[in-house]
Amino acid sequence: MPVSIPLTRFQGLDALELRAPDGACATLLLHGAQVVSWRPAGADEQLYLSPQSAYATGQAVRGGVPVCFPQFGSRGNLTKHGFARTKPWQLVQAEVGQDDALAVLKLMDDAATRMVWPHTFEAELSVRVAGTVLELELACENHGDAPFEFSAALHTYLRLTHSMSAALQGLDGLAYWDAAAKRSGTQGDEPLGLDGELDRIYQGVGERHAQTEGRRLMLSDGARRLQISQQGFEDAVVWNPGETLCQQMEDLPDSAWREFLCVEAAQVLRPAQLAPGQTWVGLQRLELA
Ligand SMILES: O=P(O)(O)OC[C@H]1O[C@@H](O)[C@H](O)[C@@H](O)[C@@H]1O
Repeated sequence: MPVSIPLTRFQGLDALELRAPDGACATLLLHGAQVVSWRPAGADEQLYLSPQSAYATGQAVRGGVPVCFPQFGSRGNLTKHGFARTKPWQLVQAEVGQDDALAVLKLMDDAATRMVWPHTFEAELSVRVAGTVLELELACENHGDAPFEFSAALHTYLRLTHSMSAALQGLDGLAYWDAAAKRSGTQGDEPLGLDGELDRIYQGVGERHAQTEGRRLMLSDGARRLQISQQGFEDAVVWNPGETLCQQMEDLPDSAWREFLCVEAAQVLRPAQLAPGQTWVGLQRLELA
């Protein structure tokens, strides 16, 4: 019989502590449905969370896994990355099963969202933790009687301990849009390292991962290997502010850019289209090798 998980508090906000029977653990805020910590069974923290983050209604938490929805970045008229990350989500389910811990949160349209985005929707984030795996699934259903489109991302901040030698593999051959350099390009065979500001949207990652023999993304950081895969989301965004931008960001310490790399499962270049009654689903899976 699954055992229900009670609400707890994290930095003054409602939170869920998901602890699987094998010790794997994740902390999830109801604010923004934001995962702020993930510790696989027998391993250290895998996510970066800024010690200078705000924790307040209407503000974004810096780190963990922000949910960007229904807009990515500033590609539209909404507030940057959409409103989902600064709103309270509702608890649907949170329980410890035989070999995992699972929580489901939902966000529905309300008067405030309809003012800026006139659509009737239900978004759900499911978080599952077990062993060395963290799975995040974002779903969105159109509850209205007209079609709408949206973009979305799971904006995962991966903690780095050896940033100067850290490398992300598995993007080779993919076309990207470099939002920092404002140009397009194609990734060569070399792994992607951290060398100043990085802000790229890679195309075709979801399709590559959908193939049976598909190559996953692999983050190497010291001896640590983290495998990253996605379904439903077509793009992957790789972001790091670099030194200059980082120093301008109030909610990050000046040197924090050396401590994380964001690898985001995203639906950006081709926004998702939803007819009335239709549901879109996207998943990001992280596994410590
Ligand atoms: O500071 P924010 O709103 O959390 O956004 C952080 C970054 O998020 C990334 O996903 C974007 O590609 C960047 O352009 C952006 O700067």
